[in-house]
Amino acid sequence: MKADLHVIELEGVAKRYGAVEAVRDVSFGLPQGARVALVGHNGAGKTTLMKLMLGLIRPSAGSLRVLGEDPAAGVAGVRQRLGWLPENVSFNPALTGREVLRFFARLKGERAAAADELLARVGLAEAARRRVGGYSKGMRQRLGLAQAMLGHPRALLLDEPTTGLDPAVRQGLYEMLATLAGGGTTVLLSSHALEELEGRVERVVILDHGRVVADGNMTELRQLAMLPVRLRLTLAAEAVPDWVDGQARRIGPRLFELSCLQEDKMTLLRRAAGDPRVADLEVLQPTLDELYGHFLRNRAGRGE
Ligand SMILES: Nc1ncnc2c1ncn2[C@@H]1O[C@H](COP(=O)(O)OP(=O)(O)OP(=O)(O)O)[C@@H](O)[C@H]1O
Repeated sequence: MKADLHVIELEGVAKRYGAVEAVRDVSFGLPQGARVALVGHNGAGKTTLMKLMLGLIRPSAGSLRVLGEDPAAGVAGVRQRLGWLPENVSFNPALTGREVLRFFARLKGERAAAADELLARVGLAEAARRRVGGYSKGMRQRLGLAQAMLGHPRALLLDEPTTGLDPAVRQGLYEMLATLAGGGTTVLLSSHALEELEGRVERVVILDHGRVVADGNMTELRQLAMLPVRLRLTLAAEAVPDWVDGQARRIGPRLFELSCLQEDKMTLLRRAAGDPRVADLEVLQPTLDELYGHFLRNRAGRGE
């Protein structure tokens, strides 16, 4: 495969289930080593897109290329180089973690030792000989991730991998994904937990009713949305400067919040920084949740 080709490429992809248009006219490409999040409401089409990429279902229109091939053509080499963590991962509860992973290793033509190495990598070495039925949700999820990582996949598709995980386990998972992406694996994950994605992925694709409504990094999404920036000021004393009074919302005894357009931000910052009555200031950029809300409202406003 040439270096300039995307690992995964979608062109005008649609998927219908009877009257339901699960995916509509979706086009994007995922390069090698990219960390991308697919974000959308329940039923937005995230799982359907992943199943299309895995070749588990065929598109009603458009085309997909995964590692240069049509995923639905069933080319064994392609399937082997993809890792998938389904939304609801479940394993035989009577087997130990080690038995489960060794079983999947055999299916992928991997050595048993590779399964054991992966168990250690996801922090399950000590629990390897315990039955999966006694695993916590976080442990099952980590076992699922180890299963997805078997065979050194070129691309990892993770359907809501962090649902139900505590913050420490979640952080560990994102760190692992960063390492994998650094090694050239393309990582696509779907999520509802928008806030936790900040700083964890370099690109976000927002889906709404099967359609891509925004696609870019956080800076690009912020520029596209043109949402105001908020400036939080702490005053040194009770006296409120004229340029704050009437313009700002009081949120504490000496704490005020001002909103401004992105392009006016620097002027306001200079003014605040140059005024000795301002003891502290903080810039609050629109969060991913606010951006998401904006893009969905925009679509609703256009009557789509
Ligand atoms: N096998 C199927 N038969 C009929 N409709 C389906 C099928 N699979 C998915 N759909 C429909 O397609 C749409 C997209 O579903 P999908 O599971 O891709 O959404 P999702 O974004 O993954 O949602 P969630 O966040 O709830 O997991 C939904 O309206 C769903 O009901």
